[in-house]
Amino acid sequence: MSERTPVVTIDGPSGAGKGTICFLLAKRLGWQLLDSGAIYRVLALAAMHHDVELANEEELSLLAAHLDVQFLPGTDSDGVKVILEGEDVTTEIRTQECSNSASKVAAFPRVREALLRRQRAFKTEAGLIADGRDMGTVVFPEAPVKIFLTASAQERAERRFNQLQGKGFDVKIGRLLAEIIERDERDMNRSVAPLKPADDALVVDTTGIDIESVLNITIEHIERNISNLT
Ligand SMILES: Nc1ncnc2c1ncn2[C@@H]1O[C@H](COP(=O)(O)OP(=O)(O)O)[C@@H](O)[C@H]1O
Ligand SMILES: Nc1ccn([C@@H]2O[C@H](COP(=O)(O)OP(=O)(O)O)[C@@H](O)[C@H]2O)c(=O)n1
Repeated sequence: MSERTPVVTIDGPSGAGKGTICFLLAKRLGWQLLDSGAIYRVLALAAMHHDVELANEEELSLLAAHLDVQFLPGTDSDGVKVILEGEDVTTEIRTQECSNSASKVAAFPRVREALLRRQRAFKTEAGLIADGRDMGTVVFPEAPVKIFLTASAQERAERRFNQLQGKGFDVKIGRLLAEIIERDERDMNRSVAPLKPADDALVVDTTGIDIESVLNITIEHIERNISNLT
């Protein structure tokens, strides 16, 4: 795979709009989509299924290296279809328990190391939109375009509340806000691959900006930096 294979990384905290924008960009450009968060979520779920302690880095890194998981293209911006050991866990990985557990297992260096190759294997000649926390800083540092989406914690909690309530989950805005802040802290302060914009990333604060406008901002930035887009 050539180093110049087009990769656009979109990093940022929970609820910033990464999954939505990445889905729309991948669809518009006909590129591959990597939802790296889904990988950490499905690892956390697999750990729970196999009674692996979320604090056991050794066992988690072994599980990560041999995870029997398939990611199939999603049909809407609700994200990829995830098959773990033959079972469709697409909805289960989006629970708050999975969100928090994913953030815990993601803090271990050897877990992250075990998942690097799997993430980089998503690169295709056509192009890759990579959604995560460290896509532009660690996984694809060579990417020609890096974007960091953020928004106020309050707005991200409101978005997540509407999203999960719409899926039938029984959620409370206060608890969601507290969990988002806790996860932000853990993701930003861990020793390995902390959540932060790459030095060469375009940072977009999406607070009060609708999806269409954010999409236009990202597309204009990509078009300015990658020629001959399909
Ligand atoms: N700019 C925006 N304005 C309002 N709602 C948004 C915006 N971007 C995303 N959303 C909505 O917020 C929720 C969370 O977005 P999502 O893309 O899942 O965020 P992330 O992947 O960063 O956690 C979704 O329901 C989505 O439709
Ligand atoms: N590249 C990534 C993606 C996710 N993660 C971890 O996995 C958790 C879930 O990621 P996600 O992107 O699915 O979460 P949301 O942003 O959708 O809430 C995050 O809170 C991070 O702790 C990570 O460490 N590195």
